[in-house]
Amino acid sequence: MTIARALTIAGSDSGGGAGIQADLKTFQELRVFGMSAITAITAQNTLGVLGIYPLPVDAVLQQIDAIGADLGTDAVKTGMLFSADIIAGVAERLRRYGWSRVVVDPVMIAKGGAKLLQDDAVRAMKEKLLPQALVLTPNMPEAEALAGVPVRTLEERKEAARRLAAYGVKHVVMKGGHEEGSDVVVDLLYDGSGFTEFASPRVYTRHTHGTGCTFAAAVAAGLAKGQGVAEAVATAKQFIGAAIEDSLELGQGHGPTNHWAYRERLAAAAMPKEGR
Ligand SMILES: Nc1ncnc2c1ncn2[C@@H]1O[C@H](COP(=O)(O)OP(=O)(O)O)[C@@H](O)[C@H]1O
Ligand SMILES: Cc1ncc(COP(=O)(O)OP(=O)(O)O)c(N)n1
Repeated sequence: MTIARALTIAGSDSGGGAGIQADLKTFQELRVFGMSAITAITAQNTLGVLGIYPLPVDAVLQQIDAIGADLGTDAVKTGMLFSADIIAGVAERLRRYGWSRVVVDPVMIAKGGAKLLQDDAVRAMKEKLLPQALVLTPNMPEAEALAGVPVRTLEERKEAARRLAAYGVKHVVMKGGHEEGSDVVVDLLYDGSGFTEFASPRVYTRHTHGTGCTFAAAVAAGLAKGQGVAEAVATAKQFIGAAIEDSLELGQGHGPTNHWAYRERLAAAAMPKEGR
């Protein structure tokens, strides 16, 4: 039996909704063997980020080398990378191991406003990491910061996607969670020549902590299983939609999403009607 494997290179969220924890839960739910290289420890809950403790670059790279030298991986997802030095090291390791199914979630700022990427690291991300991304998954503020243009209207989102592709990114998913005034959330996939829209009803909830991490991890899981990018994005959109809709209502602030909701829905749909 072939076992699909995925590696997440990201920060730890003690609250379990975002970061490494969200990624590993998502991999597991999608039947992908998950591995991790932790870049930073955050003390975090649904109310915000209380502390950030980056790991030394050598510690990050040694975790990656441990996997590269033994288990190998079918896909990589990057999340909170925190510094220019960590980005440079990660980019070098992606090249060294020839890992090409790479999803870059350009994590910059947590919902509560905490900076998860240092200001001087944005340039390193653009110049060193983006050229190696098979899929880049910016939210609207991240797309603005990376592309250097306003990203509000549909046409602005398309223009930003074209600019990001110019850095060497093969596919850009412009996520639409931050769009205001619409009952539909549209994620736009750009493949270097055209756009595909993935739309779903907007869920009106405050429990959206970790949506970006979970979505990108689900894309990486699909790629690890050999899916094409469009198929992996379509499944990821279903996965995050279920996770937001079937909310767990945990914590006093922005609660985590429900990582088992997608699997439970599939199981319910497969069950004979009288058994439900
Ligand atoms: N309120 C919502 N209802 C339904 N889907 C959402 C909602 N908010 C975000 N999503 C989905 O979750 C994913 C993450 O979106 P977004 O909020 O833009 O990114 P981030 O979490 O990185 O800020 C996307 O696939 C988006 O379509
Ligand atoms: C450790 C860590 N990594 C990433 C994030 C950001 O997660 P995201 O999915 O963008 O969700 P919000 O933080 O915006 O709710 C994080 N908070 N912590």
